[in-house]
Amino acid sequence: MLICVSPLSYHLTEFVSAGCEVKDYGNLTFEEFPDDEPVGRVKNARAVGSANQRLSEAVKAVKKDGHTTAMLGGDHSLGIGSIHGHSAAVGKLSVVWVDAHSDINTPLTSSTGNMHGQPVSFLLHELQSKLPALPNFSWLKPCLSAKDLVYIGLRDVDPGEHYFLKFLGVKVFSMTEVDRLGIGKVMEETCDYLCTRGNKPIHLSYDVDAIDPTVTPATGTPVVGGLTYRDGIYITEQIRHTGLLSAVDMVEVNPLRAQTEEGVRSTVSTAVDLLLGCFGRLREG
Ligand SMILES: N[C@](CCCC[B-](O)(O)O)(CCN1CCC(O)CC1)C(=O)O
Ligand SMILES: [Mn+2]
Ligand SMILES: [Mn+2]
Ligand SMILES: [Mn+2]
Repeated sequence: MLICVSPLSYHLTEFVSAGCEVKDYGNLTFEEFPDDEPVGRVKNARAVGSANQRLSEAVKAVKKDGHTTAMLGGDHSLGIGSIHGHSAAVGKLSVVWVDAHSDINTPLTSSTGNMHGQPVSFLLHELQSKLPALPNFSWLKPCLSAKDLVYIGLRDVDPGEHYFLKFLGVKVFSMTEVDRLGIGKVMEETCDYLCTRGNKPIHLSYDVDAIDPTVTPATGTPVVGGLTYRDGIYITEQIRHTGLLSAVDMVEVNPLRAQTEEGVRSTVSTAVDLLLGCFGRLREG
């Protein structure tokens, strides 16, 4: 298990008592860039590029040790380094991105310049020509094909992102599909789709804002109409059941964004329960 700076790392004992063999690789420290001026509209590019290079090296090392990595964020821009490092260790992989947002803006389509809304574009082979050069990103090479990406939980997609998703034919189960099909059918179709794509190692990148903000309010970009707690857990149980789970990110837990202590508690305990589902805890006992 690999820990970034996260309030979740204080719950490692729950994984041990759930029967997991846990190796804590500790918190990663990242270089500070006090004068990280925007590059175009992109904010904190130097810090994000440097941190993700460090994270990629760390995830690759943990994978080479033979572990399933759990990267505890931090914001979703960390998906860049986590997925890049995972791919450096295992080669081709599939990504299941559970999120209210598709995080596939490029620096040119992003309206906020926030890099947590852009990680997927930096990873996709098909969008490389759309990316400007950024400082501290020269190490990054694309490692994901659009057809090996599945989204679950989308409900706040920007126009540029929607264009990319349609143009690239990315598999999307938005909240509309979750409502229409039910989470059981969504996961059946997700797993069938991944099976037709050759059963590659799965990288599950889980943004806690995929879950409804009444359950996980301690996050930076909450969006109403999210997954129930039960839906969220069911997703992890079914991905675990494939036997292909090779790395998981649990990101966007931010205690500073909750209005109450109960909001922090609910968010952190939900994130811990989601991770326990990834590592084999079953609600049946
Ligand atoms: N797509 C957003 C949100 C990204 C969320 C990242 B996360 O990791 O949490 O999934 C939002 C852009 N949106 C544009 C319209 C505005 O009215 C509100 C913000 C962006 O900033 O790019
Ligand atoms: Mn996200
Ligand atoms: Mn999100
Ligand atoms: Mn967010």
